[in-house]
Amino acid sequence: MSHVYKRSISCHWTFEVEVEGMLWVHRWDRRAFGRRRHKSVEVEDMLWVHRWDGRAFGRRRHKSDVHTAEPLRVCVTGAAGQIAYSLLYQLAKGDVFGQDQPVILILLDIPVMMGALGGVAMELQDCALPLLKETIATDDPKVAFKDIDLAIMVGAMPRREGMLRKDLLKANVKIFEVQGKAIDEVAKKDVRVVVVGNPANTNCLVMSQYAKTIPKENFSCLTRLDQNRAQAQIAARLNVKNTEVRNVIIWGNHSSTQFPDASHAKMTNGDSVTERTVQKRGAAVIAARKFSSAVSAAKAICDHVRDLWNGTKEGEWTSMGVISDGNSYGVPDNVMYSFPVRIKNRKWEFVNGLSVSDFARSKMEATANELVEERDTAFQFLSTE
Ligand SMILES: NC(=O)c1ccc[n+]([C@@H]2O[C@H](COP(=O)([O-])OP(=O)(O)OC[C@H]3O[C@@H](n4cnc5c(N)ncnc54)[C@H](O)[C@@H]3O)[C@@H](O)[C@H]2O)c1
Ligand SMILES: O=C(O)C[C@H](O)C(=O)O
Repeated sequence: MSHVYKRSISCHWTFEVEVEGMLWVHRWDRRAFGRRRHKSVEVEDMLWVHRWDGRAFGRRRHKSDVHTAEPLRVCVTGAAGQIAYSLLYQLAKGDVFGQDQPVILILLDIPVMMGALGGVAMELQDCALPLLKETIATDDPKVAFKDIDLAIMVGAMPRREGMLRKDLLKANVKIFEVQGKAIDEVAKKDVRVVVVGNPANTNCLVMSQYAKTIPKENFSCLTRLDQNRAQAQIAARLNVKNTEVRNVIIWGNHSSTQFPDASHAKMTNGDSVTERTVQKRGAAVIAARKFSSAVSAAKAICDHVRDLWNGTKEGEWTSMGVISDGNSYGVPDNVMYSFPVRIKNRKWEFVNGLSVSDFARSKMEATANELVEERDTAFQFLSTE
């Protein structure tokens, strides 16, 4: 049992007593009749808060409505766009960081989109989500990245029908130079950055290069959509549940040179997936919808960030684009290449020692060569400081 005497506001004295995990607060107020007592006690999943103040007042709150963790500050760029429209709700309702983790969402887009972005912010508010503590909409990267824990970089021009990812290079890498510098200036130094905007791998490299004081390992880019596509296609072919297929690998670039590798996947039989179906899936969705993938991209971002935050499961790995320095598969340094990684405490490590056939090796080299070429082209478009 512990007693704490406190002098509180003007003429109020409080007296706190802790008894077997319960906190009793007595208050004496010269101007009031009687005293007040509060006690909170957790029973199963309910938090009971009793208060007595002479008028028999009491209430009960569900534990899921009582969040004590500091809110995570999460910035989503391109927040008025179509991927963000599916993504923001999932982030705000606890699908990614868990039901005990409040979030502050910071939405960044360009000035002409501020009207539409205001509408997105209104809709988020209208969802009345218990975990969403605040929504901030801005067109200023320095406001958006201030003290953030996580940035999800969606904001970029999408590919249209007939365009290659390379066509996006010139338009998009500049964005990631500017935003890399801004995040370096104002974000927390242990911020995690997930790049989605295409060409995702090269944008991610550019951003990490310009955010000089943030470790390169804190940057990753999305190839989870390709992994999910491969996993779903294998499952359909084998007529098993999606969850029964694990450890499919995406090597290299998030482009048609990527190498989806099912040779280490755990499946009920040894069938492999036709790579071209995965490699060309983005283009197939664009041809059918006239817009690039959005719901599946948002879902893949959630999967990527959830693994980054909570770690990969025992015996499993996931694929993401990460800095290639120090890898054991012969991929050249200084490209953001998709590898199989294990994650713990928000840090990833390469899955080493997987066998690589001659066929796989040639595919892995081809996609590495494309990334080297993209990198060299990208830096020609950027400032040299
Ligand atoms: N890596 C992947 O798996 C994957 C999957 C799907 C789409 N993508 C890419 O994601 C990007 C976004 O796709 P979308 O469908 O949401 O596009 P969209 O056009 O619907 O939305 C993009 C948003 O980004 C905004 N934007 C542009 N420049 C910006 C800047 N400098 N700062 C902040 N915001 C900016 C635009 O105003 C727009 O609101 C595209 O580049 C697309 O190719 C990647
Ligand atoms: O392919 C695209 O341009 C969009 C996206 O990257 C996708 O894979 O669906």
